[in-house]
Amino acid sequence: MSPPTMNLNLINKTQACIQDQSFSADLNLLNKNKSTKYAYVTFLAGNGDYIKGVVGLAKGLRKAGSRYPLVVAVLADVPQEHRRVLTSQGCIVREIADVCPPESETEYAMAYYVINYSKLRIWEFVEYEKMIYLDGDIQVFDNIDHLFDLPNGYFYAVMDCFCEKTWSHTPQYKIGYCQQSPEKVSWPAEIGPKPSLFFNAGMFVFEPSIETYHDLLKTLMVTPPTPFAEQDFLNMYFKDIYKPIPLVYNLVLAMLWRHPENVPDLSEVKVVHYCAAGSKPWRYTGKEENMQREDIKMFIKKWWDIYEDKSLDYKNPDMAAHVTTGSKNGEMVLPSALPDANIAVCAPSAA
Ligand SMILES: O=c1ccn([C@@H]2O[C@H](COP(=O)(O)OP(=O)(O)O[C@H]3O[C@H](CO)[C@H](O)[C@H](O)[C@H]3O)[C@@H](O)[C@H]2O)c(=O)[nH]1
Ligand SMILES: O[C@H]1[C@H](O)[C@@H](O)[C@H](O)[C@@H](O)[C@H]1O
Ligand SMILES: [Mn+2]
Repeated sequence: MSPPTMNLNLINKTQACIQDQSFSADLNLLNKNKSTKYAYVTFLAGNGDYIKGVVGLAKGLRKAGSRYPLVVAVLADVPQEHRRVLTSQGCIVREIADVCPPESETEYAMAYYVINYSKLRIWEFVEYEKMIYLDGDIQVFDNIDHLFDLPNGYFYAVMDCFCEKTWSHTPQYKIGYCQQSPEKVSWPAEIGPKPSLFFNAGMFVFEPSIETYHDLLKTLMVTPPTPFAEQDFLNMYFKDIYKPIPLVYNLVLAMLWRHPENVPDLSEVKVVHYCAAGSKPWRYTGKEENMQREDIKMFIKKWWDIYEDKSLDYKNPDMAAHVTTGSKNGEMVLPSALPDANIAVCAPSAA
């Protein structure tokens, strides 16, 4: 075959291939593979009520039209029924082992923060190229998939605020300095260099990596635990590649009363972090300080609207049944507690 004929053949073959259905099927597969390299990830420990937060989050991501799955990293103490609820809500449940920090007398800002060191295991999820971590007490009100397109090689998160009582152990709190409004109280040179920017670890964009994972665990073993547990640790570990992103991607609720000057129009807020004392929607009583504010009540209602919306329950045509969540009184209904009649059976798909 002469070279020009060979080229012609090749061109014909390529054209035939483009017209061929199998080629577009291959393209679909390619796109599918592309979309499976990203995922959201959250963390769940124990048999308490944080599962409500995770179910709410799964539904919120669905409402926002997110294209990527939600992986839930669960500790061994998460009961089977809770795992089934998560799977029935379309989550990918992955069990992880505890990570224990070196022994110490550390007083955590909240006693349970020690379990959050286990979050470090998510660096092991290398089947995903990039992930967005979200706490279970976070809700996503708008699509944030575009954050996966941020350049690789950095750690992206929103800057925290140092003004709530949980920070009373820090020099920042003691002198009234906050990185959110550094001009209000300037950092006194005599107490040492100004601290690096500090992010809230309830939401961050990261790249799983086995190398980083091993190094994180190795470094942790020689790092004394501190009050904000893995949040302090991650801040220390990633300080050189940390890039702040706008606070619409993680509105720590205390910002509403601590730094109203930095809070954008609330309709622009994409992600809300219900971390202020008394603000977890599923425990909300309205009694704690600031909990009667109109903006707080609005965000609590928005969370419940998603949680109770049955149309946002996952509908998987491949599953015989899916479990609905939410009920009139707001109690989550667990499968074991459900009479059969309450389990909604999906019609098999036509395909
Ligand atoms: O009983 C629990 C407690 C916590 N969690 C999980 O752990 C996450 C972190 O706990 P909180 O949301 O209650 O913590 P805060 O948001 O108040 O604290 C901040 O500091 C913590 C320090 O450990 C973490 O870094 C956390 O991501 C950061 O936002 C929860 O969202 C949830 O996903 C559970 O599953 N069960
Ligand atoms: O990072 C912390 C944390 O999320 C606390 O729960 C909250 O009370 C603080 O205000 C915040 O800065
Ligand atoms: Mn949180």
